[in-house]
Amino acid sequence: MAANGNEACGFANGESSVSSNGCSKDFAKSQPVLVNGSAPEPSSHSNVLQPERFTFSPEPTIEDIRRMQAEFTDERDWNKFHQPRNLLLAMVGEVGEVSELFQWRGEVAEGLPDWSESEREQLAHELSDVLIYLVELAEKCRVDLPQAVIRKMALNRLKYPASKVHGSAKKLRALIKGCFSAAPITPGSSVKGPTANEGADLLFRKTVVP
Ligand SMILES: Nc1ccn([C@H]2C[C@H](O)[C@@H](COP(=O)(O)OP(=O)(O)OP(=O)(O)O)O2)c(=O)n1
Repeated sequence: MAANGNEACGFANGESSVSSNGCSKDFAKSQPVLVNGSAPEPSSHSNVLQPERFTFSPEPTIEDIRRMQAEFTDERDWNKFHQPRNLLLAMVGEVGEVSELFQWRGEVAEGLPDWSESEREQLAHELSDVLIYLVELAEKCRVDLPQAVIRKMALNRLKYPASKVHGSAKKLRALIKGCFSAAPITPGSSVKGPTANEGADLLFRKTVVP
């Protein structure tokens, strides 16, 4: 694995650039930004309408959330209940509550245009519950979540180079698979090359697994 995020992000060959928060700088720059519901700045570069991009408030940080939840549990003497497995189950339960809000509605458009204010607030509550338990689970498992996210995003960029997968939702294995067949290595030889699955596995291990 690359020693730092820059190497893993492909800085050396200019494949992509990653800002300190793990987001592609070029991508971020090219998007009109909708800051917490405010109107996006009109683009002066083009007449083409770009989709609005929603952004979060900068605070609280993940560390702020960890600290606030730690205070909440300390004040109630609930740490004795908040072992990793219990937190995992609590988080999955909250994911179920998020799912209930989407259940039986069919496909839901980005921005939830058909949802009432109270439904949106309910969703905000349930997503927050998931995040709160996730952050506490990471804390109790000693995973430094913000840094882990940076590392994982760097690996994702390596695994799925934009130039190779642009516009395709296929998994890496499916993309690689087409390159192999168990045909003889030389015509007439009985020695066969890797099958599609073996080839995909070889390349996957070579390129992605540290
Ligand atoms: N033992 C507990 C219980 C609650 N919480 C906190 C974290 C969650 O953000 C929220 C979860 O509260 P509930 O279990 O009451 O779940 P809901 O708020 O979703 O309510 P309900 O399940 O009744 O819809 O409270 C916690 O840290 N530890």
